[in-house]
Amino acid sequence: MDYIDSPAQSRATILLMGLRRSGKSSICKVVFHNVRPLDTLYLESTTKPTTESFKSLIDLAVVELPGQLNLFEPSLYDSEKLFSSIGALVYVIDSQDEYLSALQNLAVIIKYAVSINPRIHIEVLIHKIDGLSEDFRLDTQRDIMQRVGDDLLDYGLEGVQISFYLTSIFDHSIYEAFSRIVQKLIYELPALENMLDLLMQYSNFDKVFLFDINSKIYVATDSSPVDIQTYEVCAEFIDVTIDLDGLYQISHKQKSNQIMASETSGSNTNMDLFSATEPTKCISKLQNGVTLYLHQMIRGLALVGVNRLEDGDDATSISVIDHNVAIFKKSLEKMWERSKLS
Ligand SMILES: Nc1nc2c(ncn2[C@@H]2O[C@H](COP(=O)(O)OP(=O)(O)OP(=O)(O)O)[C@@H](O)[C@H]2O)c(=O)[nH]1
Repeated sequence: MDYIDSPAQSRATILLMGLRRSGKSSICKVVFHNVRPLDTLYLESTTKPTTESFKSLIDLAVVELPGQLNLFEPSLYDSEKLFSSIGALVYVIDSQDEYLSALQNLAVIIKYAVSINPRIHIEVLIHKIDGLSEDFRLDTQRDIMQRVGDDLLDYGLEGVQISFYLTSIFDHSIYEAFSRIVQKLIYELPALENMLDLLMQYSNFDKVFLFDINSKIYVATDSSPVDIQTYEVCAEFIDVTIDLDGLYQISHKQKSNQIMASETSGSNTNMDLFSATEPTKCISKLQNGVTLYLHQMIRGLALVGVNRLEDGDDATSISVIDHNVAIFKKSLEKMWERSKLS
């Protein structure tokens, strides 16, 4: 297999912007720090630009600019330098509030951003949709897309690509949105998708995700469409695995003297201790015949697959899957070895 040489693509920055109280800090806390959504209710307003770094498949920096900031406040940060270095601009709009001023602010920012960095990805979160009815969500999205389009036309910026997402911290929509945004910053994504397609084909998976264990963002998946229920089941399976064997401490605090692998079947749970060199693995067969398969990968990632094994054939199928997953992991290691920054 040929691996792609990626030019310094092991690092990317996401800039999070939006008016005051639109939900920027809450999004960061919930997605990247596992804070429960209700615990964000009384967050203090952010007053200074903040930057946080996360290690995943790519090294990610999330910069949050407080909503109260005058956009181009020269004393606080060098906006030209910042905008020229970011991969994606994520703009958060509070859909439960009057949003016309947010849209004006967004148009000004887009105009500036594309003038500095024409390759920037512009991502708009129509946020807090938990407070809107199904119908009203779609009406709001349509209205916002229309208005943003009109504003950009006024600025002579009709060719600018913008992606819109309906999000809430109270369900999986925020993870889905961030997954798609982060994937746009992964240069190797097409190669990864191909590898996952092959894995799926040879292992009879119905769906496979490459998850960032800490955030539950999926950094890649096979090319079949994502259905949110399957995503939810797989993300929850990571939590179950963490509860079962302390995977979290081991992979993120890097105290890995001992790694456990667990296999669950129906209501029976077997836990086996593996040596430190063994990756964590967890298999669970659900009552409805679906098997969930998790295997720890490199860089805080886990491969999670869903499959329907034929009865009586479990042992053979699992060993085939194990074999194919081991090959996938080796390819991933090689790919990332090649794309490391020098
Ligand atoms: N209903 C609902 N409330 C949310 C959601 N996301 C955030 N909030 C609430 O919105 C309020 C403001 O959130 P923050 O995260 O502090 O907003 P911010 O954009 O960081 O605000 P500044 O720091 O002032 O710029 C908090 O009370 C959150 O609990 C959501 O998806 N739905």
